[in-house]
Parts: sequence; C-alpha cells; structure tokens
Amino acid sequence: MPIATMGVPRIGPRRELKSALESYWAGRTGAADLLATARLLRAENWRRQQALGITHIPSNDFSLYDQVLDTSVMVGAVPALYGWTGGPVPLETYFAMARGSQGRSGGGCAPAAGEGLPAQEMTKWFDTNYHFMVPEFEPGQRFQLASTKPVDEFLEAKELGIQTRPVLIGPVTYLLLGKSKDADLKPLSLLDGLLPVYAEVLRRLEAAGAGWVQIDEPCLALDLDDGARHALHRAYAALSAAAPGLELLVASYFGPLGDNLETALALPVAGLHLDLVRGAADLERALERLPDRLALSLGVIDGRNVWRADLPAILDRIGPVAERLRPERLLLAPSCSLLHVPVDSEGETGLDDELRGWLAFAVQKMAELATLGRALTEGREAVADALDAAARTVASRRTSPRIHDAAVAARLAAVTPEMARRLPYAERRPLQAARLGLPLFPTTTIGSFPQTDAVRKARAAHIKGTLSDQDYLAFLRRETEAAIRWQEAVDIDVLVHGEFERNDMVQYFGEQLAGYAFTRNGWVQSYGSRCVRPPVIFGDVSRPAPMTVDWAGYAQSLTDRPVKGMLTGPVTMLQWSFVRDDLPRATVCRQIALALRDEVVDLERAGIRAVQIDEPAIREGLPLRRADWAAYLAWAVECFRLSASGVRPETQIHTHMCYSEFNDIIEAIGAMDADVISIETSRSKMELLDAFTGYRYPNEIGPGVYDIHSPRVPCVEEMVALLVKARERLKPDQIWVNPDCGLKTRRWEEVKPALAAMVAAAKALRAIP
Ligand SMILES: CN1c2c(nc(N)[nH]c2=O)NC[C@@H]1CNc1ccc(C(=O)N[C@@H](CCC(=O)N[C@@H](CCC(=O)N[C@@H](CCC(=O)O)C(=O)O)C(=O)O)C(=O)O)cc1
Ligand SMILES: N[C@@H](CCS)C(=O)O
Ligand SMILES: [Zn+2]
Repeated sequence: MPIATMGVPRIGPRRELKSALESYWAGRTGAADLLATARLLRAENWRRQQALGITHIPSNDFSLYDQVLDTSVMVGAVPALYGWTGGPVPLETYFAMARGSQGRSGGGCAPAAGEGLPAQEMTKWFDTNYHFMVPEFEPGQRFQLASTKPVDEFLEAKELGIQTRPVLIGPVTYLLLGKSKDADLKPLSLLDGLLPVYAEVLRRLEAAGAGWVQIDEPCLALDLDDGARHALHRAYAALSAAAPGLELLVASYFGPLGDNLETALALPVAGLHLDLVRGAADLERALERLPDRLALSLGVIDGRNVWRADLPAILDRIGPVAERLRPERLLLAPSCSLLHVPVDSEGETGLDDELRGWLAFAVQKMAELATLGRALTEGREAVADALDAAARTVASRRTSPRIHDAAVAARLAAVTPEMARRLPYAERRPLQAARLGLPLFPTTTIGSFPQTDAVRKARAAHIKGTLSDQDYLAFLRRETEAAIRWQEAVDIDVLVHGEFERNDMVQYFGEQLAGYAFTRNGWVQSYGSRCVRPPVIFGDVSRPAPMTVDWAGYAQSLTDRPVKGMLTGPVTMLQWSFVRDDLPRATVCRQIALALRDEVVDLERAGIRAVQIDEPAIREGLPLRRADWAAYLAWAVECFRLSASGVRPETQIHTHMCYSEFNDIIEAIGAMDADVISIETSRSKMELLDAFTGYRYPNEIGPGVYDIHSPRVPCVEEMVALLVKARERLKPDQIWVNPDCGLKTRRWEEVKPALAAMVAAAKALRAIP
C-alpha cells in the first residue's frame, strides 16, 4: 500500500534550520554552513520517513524560506528591482526577495541597485498560519528555468538510496496566488509562458529517474471560474505530454473539491489526492465517476490538527474503497502536507500522560498511516494492538471529565445580544477624545518591542529555574520601564508596555487559560525562520485569574500618557491554536471571548484608557468557499464584540490586523465596531485602504507605514508619502500613524530610528495643509 506524507516539517526537530538561517543572516556563518545544515535536515527527514514506513517520500518539500518563493525563483519570476539578469538566482537575491535588504547605504528613500531593497509581499497560505511570498509578475513577464532545485533534491535523495516523489506547486495555483502592480495583467494569462518551464522541470525529473511527481493545486478547494478550470485542463494536458514517463499526482487540499470535482477527475493525470478530512463527501462522488486511469490518494489523517486519529473508524470508511479499487490505484496520505503540525509529541514531557496520549504530531501521524496501510494489506488483526490503542485513546478524550466545565456552559447559555453592543461610535468618539486628548494623526505602535537575546535568555533561564521569579520580574520591569521612557522621549502619543513578558501573543494567553495546554517543543513554521508553538485547546476555556492587568497597570503607573492594554482576540486565539474537534469552532470561540471580556473589564478597572484586542487572524479564518463566509463572519464578529463590549464608552477599543486583504470583508470589519483599527498597508503601498474608502469606514484607522518584516529602516519621506496617500482616501481625523505590526522580530537599532522617523512623519503631516 503506497503511503505518502505530502510534505513534512522542515524547520528540524530542534529548529536547526532557524538557527542556521539566523546565524547566516547575522554573518556569523557562511552559505556553505547553511546549505550543509539544510542538506542534513533533508536527509534526516527522508530517513525518518523511510524508517516509519512511508513509501512516497516527498522531495522539494524542503525550503530555505518558502516553497512559493522557491517556485518564483525556479521559473525566474524575479522582479527587476532585485537586479537578477539570468542564470542561477544567487542566494543573496533569494533572501532579498524574502526579507528585503538594508544595502550598503544603510537604507534610504530611493533604493538604487545594490542598496536597500524591499521584501516581496507576504501573505497567508490559504487558511493556515503559514506565510508565503506573493509572486510578483511584471508587464511582459517572461519565465525561464532559473533553479533546478526539484531535480537537485531528487538526486540528492537518490544518492542516499531513497526514491522520492518530488513536490511542485502547480502552475495554476502558483499563478492564482500571484499579483501584478499592473491591474490589467491577469496572472492566468501568463500560463502559456509558464508551462514550458514546468515541462522542462518534469522532463529533467523524468531523466533523473523520478516516477511519481506530486503537483499541488490547492486552488481546487477554492471557488474557481471557468477560466481557472480551463487553465487547469490546459496545464495538465501540456504537462502530461511533456514527460509521459512520469506519473503526475494532482493534490487538492484544505477543503472539499465540491463543484471542482468534475474538473479534477477530468485532468489527464495518473493520480488525484483528496482531502478527506475537510472534504469527506468528495469520496463517494469521486468513486462514482472515477476514470479507470486515475489512482486516488486518500487524505485521511488530519494534517492540520494534532489529535490521534480514530483508526478503526477510518478503516471502516476506506476498507470498502480498497476492495473496490485495484491496489495500485490507491494511496494513503494525510489530508495535506504535515508542514502545519509539529514534529514529534513524544518529547512533550511537560504534558501529563493522558493529554500527551491524545496527541499525534507529524511522526505519530506517519505511524498512523503505516498502521492503516498494514491493516488494509495484511488485515486488521496484523495491527490489532495499534487499532485498539487508537480506539481507546479516542474514547478517553471523548469521555474525559477534563473537557467539560459546567460553569463555562452556563455562562455561554446566558449570553444576551446586549452583551455584544456598545453605544454608537459617534457617541463614543467625543467621550474618548476628551479622555485621551490626542493630537491629529496620533502615533502609536502595535504592542511588542524587540524580543532581544537578553529577553529570550532571561525567559529561558527563568523556565530552567536558574533565574528566580523575583529576578525575572525585576528584569521585565526594567525592560518595560525603559520602553516607556523611550516612547515618551521619542514623543509617541499612545504607548505600549512592550510585551516583554510574552513568549508569543497566543501561547502567552493559552498558558493562563483553563482548557488550554501548551507544548515545550511543538514548533510550527510561520514564515522563514520564525516559528510558533500553537497551544492546544482540549477542554472548555475559562480565565482563572487576570492575565495582563499587572503589566498594563505597571506600565501605566510610569507615565501620564495613555498606555494601551494589549490582548489577543478570540478569533485569533482560536485560529492560531490546535482546536478540539468535539465542539463547533464558534462555541469554542465564544468561550474564549467571554474569558477575554473579563480581562478587558479588569483592564479598564485598573485605569487603562485604551485596550487593543488583536485580531490578525480574522481574515485567514475565512472559509475558502464564499458560500460559507456569512456564517463564519457572523460568529467571528459577534465573538470580537462580546470580548470588547463590557467596558464604558469612553474606553477606546483598538484592534489590529496584519497582512489582511480587506475588500471582501470590509462590512464585517466595520461591524466589529472597534474604535481604532491598525492594519498592514506599507508593502501594498496603501492599496488596502481602498476598501476602507469605498465603504466610508466611519471609525479610526492606523494604516501601517513601516514594514516590520524587513530589517530595512524606512525614512521620513517615504512614510510621509504613504500618509499623504492615506489622507487622500480617509478623513484626516480618522488617521492614526503606526507600523504594520508588532516589533518583536526587529532589533532596537532598527526600531529606534524607524519609530523616530515615524513620529517625524506624523508631525510633518500635521504641518502639511
Ligand atoms: C504575528 N504573528 C504571529 C502568528 N502566530 C502566532 N502564534 N504568533 C504571532 O505572533 N502568526 C502571524 C504572525 C507571524 N509572525 C511571527 C513573528 C514572530 C515569530 C517569532 O518570533 N517566533 C519566535 C518564537 C517565539 C517564542 O515562542 N519565543 C519563546 C521561546 C524562545 C526560544 O526560542 N527560546 C530558546 C532559548 C532562548 C535562548 O537561550 O536564547 C529555546 O527555547 O530553545 C520565548 O521567547 O520564550 C521564533 O524564534 O521563531 C513568530 C511569528
Ligand atoms: N500585539 C502584537 C500583534 C501582532 S499581530 C504585537 O505587537 O506583536
Ligand atoms: Zn500584526
């Protein structure tokens, strides 16, 4: 029984890739070291999969930064500003596209060749918390083979004696994810130019000895128009013909194929992967009309969540399929790449045995797949123990008293619509203005300040027990005080305490909420070298005690300027956690909203005049199909409002969203009714504001003027130019001045000049009539 993983975590079991990348970027090690670590990680991944019984082991699922960026580099879609003129794309160019570059001149407003370069735009990969680099197409875009990475990595594995199944992002998904500054350039119109490059890659893979090649087309889980469906047909007709010796497997995931099923089944390829976790209903419909030539890859193990699977139940479902199809027409797989789950739950010794037993990370999922494979080929008896254990685990979670809390259920049942309402914004506004006394174009930041080595080391030492509670607290107080003093000195209007006490904006709260568990090493790549440890919601959520009030109160005690309370919103807490699957997500979200509501009220009681409730994940939580949007947005907005509406009208509620595309959901954003929203806009050059203008968004908006994902320090003039654009689209008294997002990933050497320039830009704007 062929068994695939679709892709595996590449950051390394101990985040080895992160260390290697950051060391390379800091100039402590050279490219050779970085590439050697990458090679080792690939080899380890291949060997681990082989040992666990995976037969369709992926290659080219590895990336130094991002697989979409790899694809752009593979096809030579390198925008002119990066100065590439042909030949293999150098590593510096690759990383300049990923991260921007400061350049020899130390920045500046008009980057010339070799000087500070902006990074490519980054956005969320479908509805995941993984970020990809948005392909950018230029007018007259031509493609050429500029990297043979898929072939190189196939051969690398082959040298180790491992036959792999190379993974490519499909040409149609790739184009649909791309953008052009030229609004008339429709990415799919570039397909004919792109296909020869893909064809060449496939021919080279064929020549190198590849058999199966996995081509990911997750766009099949989206609403597609006829143009996109036609593009898929043309693409796979061309690609199948290009390398007839290969067996192409088109992979759809993250949702049901739904009305794209006919299109997918008609593609002239050898195999089709279905996400049967999110698209269970596809199976029967696919079997009814499955062409004889097509093998089915059954994505039965959840690649997006961490619960042990109910293996006997899965076998009940797929056993009959295995009897219907010839063995060579069936493959087993996770629903999608395992990139989105941590590596191994075995080491999670901080969790009690029962809870740890409920979890399956990538390694455990591979073992589950191998068990299913053996059950199908050798019979259930051959793996009876493993199946019994799986059934026991599932039953133990389902019936555990730990997952229910009667008080939470009672509170949820008592929620009234009034609890999600405040006075109208127009009435709140003067009350807040009187209380806060801010200038026009008030300046603020999004919450976090640099998580320096010293901060992380102190936290690590505190966790290890080598730094006492008292000393850790004193250290954090010093950091917070220094941040407050510095913000006052640079003349920021609404201050933040800096979030030095937080490991992560979700994990920090997860650690303090009942119903949540957190891991020690459950890292998942978020972008590039950056990782998160999504906490695990296993039971009813409640707040045993205030979570942030001491820190906010302490910071506020140091200054007369308003300090914003800083919370992560209910939708984001849900979206960036692994969520229990025995309750609707809306219910879990309401539980979190009520816990946060108490925190917001407590902050107000502690004298905090503005509270920011971050909701950067609200857009990515949007279902992939439009038909499902309204239902999601209704509960998502209600949950935000529930968390925000317990306070008096004069308390200003901020929210923050980064990397969001707002056009489609602007009414819902309006319905959240935050007094101020800060959004990411700098990489898109204020494009995003069009949504807010057309809708005549009445509340206040802070369009980000400083791209915090790049080490590049922006200058005053470019921020003024962005603000002038904002002023063309919004009323002056609506506009706040702030960065795109929090500054935790930056260094103080970057933050200080950038924020000083930002304040200067706001002052300059106040002086421009
Ligand atoms: C805003 N974003 C976030 C998303 N998702 C989240 N869950 N959180 C987010 O903030 N999604 C969208 C974006 C993505 N952006 C980012 C930005 C930055 C990071 C990031 O910096 N991640 C850190 C890890 C953060 C963390 O958990 N830190 C812990 C552990 C630190 C650590 O590694 N300690 C070492 C020892 C340290 C030493 O001795 O020097 C160890 O444990 O081995 C902490 O600070 O305590 C990262 O490093 O990648 C993520 C997403
Ligand atoms: N308050 C958070 C928001 C990140 S989206 C921060 O500043 O890091
Ligand atoms: Zn953000």
